Amino acid sequence: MAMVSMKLSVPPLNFPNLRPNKRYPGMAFAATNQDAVALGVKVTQGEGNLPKLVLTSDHGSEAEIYLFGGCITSWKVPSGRDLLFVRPDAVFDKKKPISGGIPHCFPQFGPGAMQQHGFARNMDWSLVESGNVEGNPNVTLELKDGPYSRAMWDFGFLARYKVILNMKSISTELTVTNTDNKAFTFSAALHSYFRASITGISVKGLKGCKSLNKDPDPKNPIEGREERDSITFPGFVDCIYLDAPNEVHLDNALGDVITIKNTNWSDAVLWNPHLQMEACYKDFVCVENAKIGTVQLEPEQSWIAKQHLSIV
Ligand SMILES: O=P(O)(O)OC[C@H]1O[C@@H](O)[C@H](O)[C@@H](O)[C@@H]1O
Repeated sequence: MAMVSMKLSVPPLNFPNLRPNKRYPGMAFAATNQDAVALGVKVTQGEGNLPKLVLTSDHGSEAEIYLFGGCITSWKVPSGRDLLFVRPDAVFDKKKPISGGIPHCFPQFGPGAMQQHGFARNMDWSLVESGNVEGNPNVTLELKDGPYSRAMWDFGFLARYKVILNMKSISTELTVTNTDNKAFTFSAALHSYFRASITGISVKGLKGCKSLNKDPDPKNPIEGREERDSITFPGFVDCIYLDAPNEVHLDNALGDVITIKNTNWSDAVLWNPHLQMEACYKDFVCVENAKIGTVQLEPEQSWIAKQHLSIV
C-alpha cells in the first residue's frame, strides 16, 4: 500500500512541455490548478531557468532531473552525498547538452553519422506521469521525434523514461518504440558521470569481456580482452566492453560502492578524460550502460532497457 505523506508538492510554474499526469491507484497526487504531480515531486526552475524536477523520498534520498535532455543531474543518498557529478564547464542554455549527471546517448552512441551521442540529450523531454509508492517518488518523461530530430534521423519514435527513486537506489527504465511505418536501427547509452576520487577508483566485474579501446583513435578502436579484476584510472581511459555482465561495482573512493545493475543494456563504457579536462578529471568517472551493437525495431516494436544504481 502507498503511504501518503502530508507534504504537498505544488508546481509553481507552468512549463509548456509539462503535461497533466494520469491518476492511478496507489499513487498520491497533489492536484493544483496547474499540472498535477505526485507527492515527492516538485517542478522547479533550475540553472538557466530550465525546468527541473526535484524528487524527494520520505526515506532521505533526493534526485534532480532536467527536462532538457531528460538528464538526471543529482542523486543524493541519505548520507547527503551526491553520487553523480556535473562538470564545472556544464552549461544550462540549451546550446549544448548538460555535461554531467546521466545524459542520454540516442539514437547513436558515436562516433557516427550524426553529432556525437545523438540528439536526445539536446531536446526537451516532457513530464507525462508521476507517482509515489510508499514515500518513494517516480516520474516518467517522454521524447518524440520533431523537426530537430528528423533533420538528423528521419524516423518517428517515442522514448519513455521512467525514473524511480528509493532510499538507497535510483532506477530507470527506457522504452524506445518505433512509431514510424518503416524499420530503424539505433545505438544508445546512459552516459553516467559519477563523482569519484580518481586515484582511488576501481571498477569490478568486467574481467573477461571483449574490449574496444577507443584510445588513441575512437574511429578505429583496438580489440582486446579485459584481464583485470579491478580496473583503475591512472591515465586517459576510453573503452567499450561488449557483452558486459548485468552487474558491475564502482568504488568511488569517497566512501560509497555503487552497484550498477542492468537489464538489456548489453555493453558498458568506461571513460575518464585525464588531462584533456585538467580542471575536473580527478573528480569523476563515467561508467556507462550502453547498447553499442545496433538495435533494429520494426514499426510498432519497442526495446526496453533498465538500469539500477544502488548502495548498500
Ligand atoms: O559528450 P561528453 O559528455 O563530453 O562525453 C564525451 C565522451 O563520452 C564517452 O562516452 C565516449 O566514450 C568518449 O569517447 C567521449 O569523449
